[in-house]
Amino acid sequence: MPTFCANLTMLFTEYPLIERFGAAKDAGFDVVEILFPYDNPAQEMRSALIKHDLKMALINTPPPNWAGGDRGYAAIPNGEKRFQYDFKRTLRYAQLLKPTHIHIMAGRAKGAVARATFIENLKWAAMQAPKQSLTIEPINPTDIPGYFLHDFDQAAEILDAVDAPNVNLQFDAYHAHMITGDLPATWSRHGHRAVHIQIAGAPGRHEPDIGDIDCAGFFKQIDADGYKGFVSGEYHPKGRTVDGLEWVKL
Ligand SMILES: O=C(O)[C@@H](O)C(=O)CO
Ligand SMILES: [Mg+2]
Repeated sequence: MPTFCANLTMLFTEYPLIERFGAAKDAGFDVVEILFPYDNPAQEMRSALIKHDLKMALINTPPPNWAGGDRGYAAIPNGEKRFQYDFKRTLRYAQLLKPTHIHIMAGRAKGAVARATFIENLKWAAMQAPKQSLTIEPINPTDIPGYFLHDFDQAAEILDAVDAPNVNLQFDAYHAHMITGDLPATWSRHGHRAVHIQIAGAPGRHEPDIGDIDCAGFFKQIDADGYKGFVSGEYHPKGRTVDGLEWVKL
């Protein structure tokens, strides 16, 4: 059975962010992740992790404001300075929160120059933080139209070009289903690159066991393939978060 993680950006939103740590622990999670922690002081979240004996699986590079605006800068031509500034800020948060992974968001862009920019920024980040696991995540075009990294084969090609041991794939099963319509086959093709998994039901992005994804089958598949990382619930609960946690028992 995988080690499950609660995404505190989407789960337990019944509570202010800082109270979600305790709510996740009470619901049985030992691991949490936060997409964009930058609205809260890092020290406050570190204290919450310690208080509730929780581990941080992942944080993202900015955008700092998830409510709107940019979706990252790593693939934005001429955005290198902004990317580097934000990445250093992420590393300052990481010093306190000690996330297993940092997800580097590409942003909205397309074309050869964006690809080259993304690769160069990823190489730079890999050298800045050689001991930190960094991830990239293909995101489906319905959720983020125009997002540069929108396909798993594209991600594989970019990871090969970056060729850094600490830059790997964040495999979001929800995006995989939305992009390819065939989660098991996408895992078979790309799962060996995955260091972190996220999951939601599709369509709808609600609980993983609501919709077309066979999450019990997926958990069996990743277990059989020897996946040892976390599986994070990253979805919009239909009702109260605690009422929709059957999927962690599958
Ligand atoms: O899947 C997602 O949406 C997230 O993992 C993310 O990092 C930003 O959108
Ligand atoms: Mg995701």
